[in-house]
Amino acid sequence: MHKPSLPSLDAALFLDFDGTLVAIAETPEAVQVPQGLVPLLIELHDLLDGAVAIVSGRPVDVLDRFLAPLRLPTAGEHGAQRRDAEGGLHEQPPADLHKVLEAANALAAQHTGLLVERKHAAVALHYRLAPHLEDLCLDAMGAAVGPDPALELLHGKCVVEIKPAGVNKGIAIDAFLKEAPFSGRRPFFAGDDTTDESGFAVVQSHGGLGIKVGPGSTRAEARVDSPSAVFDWLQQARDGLVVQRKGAAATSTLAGR
Ligand SMILES: O=P(O)(O)OC[C@H]1O[C@H](O[C@H]2O[C@H](CO)[C@@H](O)[C@H](O)[C@H]2O)[C@H](O)[C@@H](O)[C@@H]1O
Repeated sequence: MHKPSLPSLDAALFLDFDGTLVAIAETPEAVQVPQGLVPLLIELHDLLDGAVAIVSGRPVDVLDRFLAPLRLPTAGEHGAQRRDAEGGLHEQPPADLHKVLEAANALAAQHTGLLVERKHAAVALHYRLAPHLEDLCLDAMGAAVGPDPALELLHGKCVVEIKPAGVNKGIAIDAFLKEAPFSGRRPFFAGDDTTDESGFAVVQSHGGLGIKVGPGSTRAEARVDSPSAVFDWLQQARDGLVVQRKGAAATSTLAGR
């Protein structure tokens, strides 16, 4: 597997959040946004004429809070929410999560170290602080979903999530790629988890590049080691795009003479 190539001025960037832009932390609220990340994303957004989006399992409002004052086009909750480049919000009608929430809360009340994250259209049960409870969490959440066709279980990094069926990161990226300023551009998607695999498939089917962050089997064609390597790659991308912009401006000045 190779290192990722750098994007050209005709690229679109799709970026996962946890484990990609920020390092994994013990709890969802404990993540640290690296210094310099937000200004870097602002520069990339300008250089790519707005074609930079966040694609995450987190709710859109939570991502906005971590990345303030930046408000990028964003797919949240694995695509159940999507804010397009014009600021329009597309939301999946919420499924009935009562049973799932009750089961998650009951388990968290019985076992130290379990944490329930209630999102708008999903529920996540985190066991990072009690990894020995993985099977118990999977079984309990699987039983709470049962045969309900409206819900789907996702097994991420030390987390079992229940989200609406029929949404995933690949579908969200595909929707962005049908709209300005993303359409017609070569898409790159960087992500670290199994939930990012649908995104890798979609960008690669559009002639783009999937970038897996960290170890693990993947269909992505490129890999980097860590969120700090993603940060370095984004900096190199910014530097390369600045040079390309200057070259393009010089060419058009000459052509105008
Ligand atoms: O799609 P992502 O942006 O990668 O979001 C996936 C989930 O990330 C968060 O949980 C994960 O990160 C936490 C902080 O590092 C960590 O404590 C937890 O173990 C991870 O599973 C977030 O809380 C979830 O809502 C996201 O779906």
